[in-house]
Amino acid sequence: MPDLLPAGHPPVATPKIGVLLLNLGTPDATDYWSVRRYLKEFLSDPRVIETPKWLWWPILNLVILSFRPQKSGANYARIWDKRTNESPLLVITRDQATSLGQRLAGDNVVVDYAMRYGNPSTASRLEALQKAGCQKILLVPLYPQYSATTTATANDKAFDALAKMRWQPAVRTAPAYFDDPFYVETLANSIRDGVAALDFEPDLVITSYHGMPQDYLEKGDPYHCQCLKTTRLVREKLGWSKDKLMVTFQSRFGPTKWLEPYTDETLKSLPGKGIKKVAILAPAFSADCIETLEEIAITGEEEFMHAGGERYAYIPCLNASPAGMDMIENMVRRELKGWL
Ligand SMILES: C=CC1=C(C)c2cc3[nH]c(cc4nc(cc5[nH]c(cc1n2)c(C)c5CCC(=O)O)C(CCC(=O)O)=C4C)c(C)c3C=C
Ligand SMILES: [Fe+2]
Ligand SMILES: [Fe+2]
Repeated sequence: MPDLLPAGHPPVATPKIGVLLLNLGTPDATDYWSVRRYLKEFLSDPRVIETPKWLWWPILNLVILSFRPQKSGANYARIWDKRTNESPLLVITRDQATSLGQRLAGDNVVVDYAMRYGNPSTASRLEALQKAGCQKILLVPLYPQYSATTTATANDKAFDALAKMRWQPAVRTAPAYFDDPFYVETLANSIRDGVAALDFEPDLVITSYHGMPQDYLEKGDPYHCQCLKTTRLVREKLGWSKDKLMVTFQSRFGPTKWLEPYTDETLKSLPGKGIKKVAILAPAFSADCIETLEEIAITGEEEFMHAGGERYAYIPCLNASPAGMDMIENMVRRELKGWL
């Protein structure tokens, strides 16, 4: 074919299908400036912070970005992947893309990954897929529960990049998978196996979801309901009673009211109610990251034990585990129907 192209004709790649895994993003390093750059991009997103720009700009630039990068950088340093000198979120998302790529290699599918904030940027990976000949691309925001603050802004960023392309690929977006039976079963199995592997019987298992300002729920963001539904479906799958599996919300940011009950306050209050052995997991995260490894696995344990708790265990995210990848592959193959 290439020798039939007239002089000056741009090269034409064999048509392929692209799958782009999208996650939130993470700093390139733990130093003040790397974390500041990441936080500035993240917290300047109007999908994440809805405070009017004239009010938010001085708060962000003069207050938050003066102090938070140092504090967050120290927290990132506690969980940094020493093997690759990268953030766990980046390492795990890349592993997921590699594994999915191997699983779909025979189907003329190219798999890549990109971040909403920081690197690798969504625009750069979409361009790479297009250059590789992907005329059809499936965007897969790796958030089981939809939120405008995560899923929608990931897709927005991709569509911003597509808006600049002359030859735009056909694009699909994968929906949130909070009630996908395969996801529910995989999560239930991870809890059952995670608990069975402990050397204690937890009084309670906590599903701790990333929080969100309460007024986003009131304005119509379905995230809260989808979190509750995931836990209900998992509880039904496990055949557990209501008092064995609880929902909390973590990672509160700023002075406004966020979704309740708060994970940290719950952990501090449980020992006083006689619940002294807990296991905890974070189903809103497809990959372990600062919010799970530092906030829940490390600080959560410190808070619980300090309040009189006796045993505490963190059950990891599905990550790039064989079961987690079976679930992602199942979802991606379903969303590629008609293209494969
Ligand atoms: C400020 C408001 C925030 C909203 C709303 C929010 C929603 C939200 N976030 C995730 C997933 C992740 N968040 C992560 C980090 C993180 N989140 C916020 C703030 C909001 N998140 C901040 C300021 C940070 C940075 C960390 C810090 O400085 O403490 C991450 C981890 C990134 C990493 O590098 O490891 C993820 C993943 C969801 C699912 C969600 C839904 C409502
Ligand atoms: Fe967050
Ligand atoms: Fe709700």
